[in-house]
This record gives sequence, structure tokens and C-alpha cells, in this order.
Amino acid sequence: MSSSPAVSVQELRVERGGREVLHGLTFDVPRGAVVGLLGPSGCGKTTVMRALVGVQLVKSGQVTVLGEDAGSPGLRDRVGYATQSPAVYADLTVAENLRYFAAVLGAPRGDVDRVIAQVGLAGARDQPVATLSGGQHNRANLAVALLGSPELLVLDEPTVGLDPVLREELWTLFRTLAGRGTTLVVSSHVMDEAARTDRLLLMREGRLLADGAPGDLRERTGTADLEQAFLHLINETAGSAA
Ligand SMILES: Nc1ncnc2c1ncn2[C@@H]1O[C@H](COP(=O)(O)OP(=O)(O)OP(=O)(O)O)[C@@H](O)[C@H]1O
Repeated sequence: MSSSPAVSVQELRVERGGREVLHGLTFDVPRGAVVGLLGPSGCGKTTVMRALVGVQLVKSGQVTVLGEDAGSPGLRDRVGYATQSPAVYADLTVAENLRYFAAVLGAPRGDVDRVIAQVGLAGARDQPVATLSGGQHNRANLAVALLGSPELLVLDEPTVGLDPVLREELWTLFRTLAGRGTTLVVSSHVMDEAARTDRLLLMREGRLLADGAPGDLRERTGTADLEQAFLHLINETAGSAA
């Protein structure tokens, strides 16, 4: 059972605003992997993540998460999702927010201190969220997704607005979590973050341009960095479509 993929997506098509924005995506995410979802703004990363957590109306296709249909009630406390717009309440402190979300999610109370420490917010635990910096605000939001130690974490651009030191710390945390068996799907615009993943899903205009380990993608495209690999793949696709 545990050797089955954490996520299996088959021929996923999604329409938003009357327009098809995902055009038949198929991919698997192995358990315990850190998978990066990368691509330009508007290519459909958030839509894919919404489908994984079961909040996106799907036109056709199959999305299976931890052996169940995405969005099944049984997945509620097995999947953590951090959206791009923070869900934490501005007028509550960091600790108050986490106590509240821990109660809602049925997570153990002891989790509050653990997740605050994991995202490096111990020094700001009693500060109202409204007084946090943008990066701290993001991390408070990420802390909510870590409550209850979900088996799958779906994180939409968790490092946006963070300085290089904090980004490094968060990627170290992602690795630690994956080392304990958590599966992570992390979106980003930033190609240098892509190199830190086990597997990359490169997206463009609602399609998957490539799916593979960062090293394999560099090798396959004969490029030195992933930015170049991405551009190479775009040209390759444009060439084959012509
Ligand atoms: N609520 C909506 N109504 C209509 N169209 C939408 C809606 N949300 C997103 N879209 C469209 O769906 C497509 C995919 O958007 P999505 O947010 O998934 O992209 P993204 O890759 O996550 O972008 P970003 O990196 O800027 O967050 C875009 O063309 C976008 O304009």
C-alpha cells in the first residue's frame, strides 16, 4: 500500500472562467518525495494544487491522493494545504491562530509549539499577525499546514517574499519532513529552488512540459541550469508543434 504513489493524476482537465486551463495532465508523485511544480505565472500551478486538495471543480480526469479520491473526507487530516493568500487571522497572535486551527483540525495541542518552532516564528509567537512582516505572515500560514503532521503537504509558493536565509531554512525543513516520509508538492516561480527538488513538474499554459529529476532534465536538454533547460523545452515543444 505504501509503495503506491502519494498522488496519481490522470488526464486532468479543468475549466476556469469558461476556459479550459488544464489540458489533460497526467503525473504521479512518489511517497516521501519533494516535488516542485514550476512554471510561469498563470500556467496553472495553483489550479493543479486546488485539484490535489479537492477544492477545484474538475471537468474530467482522475485525481487520487493517498489512495482515495481527492477531497474525500478521509483525507481531511492527512493533507495540509498552504495557499498563496494567508488564511491566518490578522487580529490574532501567531500562537492564538495556531491554537484555533489546531482545535478545528483536531491536531494535538502540543503541535502548536512544534510548528511555530519549525517555521522559525518562536520569537514572534505572541505578536498579532497584523504586525508581522510579509515573510513572517507567510510562515505563519505554512505553520497551519504543518499542524497534525499531514502525510501530504501541498504548498503554494511558500518561499515568496522570503530572504535567502529563510528560504534556505524552509528548504531544509522540507527535506527533514520528506526524510520522515512526508510527501511535499511545492510550487515556485524560482528556478534555483527547482534544483532542490527530487522531481520537477515543469508546466506551461496548462500542460506539462517535462516531468523528471532536475539532473535528468539538465542532461536531457544539454543545459547547465534549469532556467536554460526550461527555455530549451519550450523551444523544443514549439518546434514540434510547428
Ligand atoms: N477564479 C478564476 N476564474 C477564472 N479564471 C481563473 C481563475 N483563477 C485562475 N484562473 C485562470 O486559470 C489559469 C491558471 O491560473 P493559476 O492560478 O492556476 O496559475 P498559476 O500558475 O498558479 O499562477 P501564479 O504563479 O501567478 O499563481 C490562468 O489563466 C488564470 O487566469
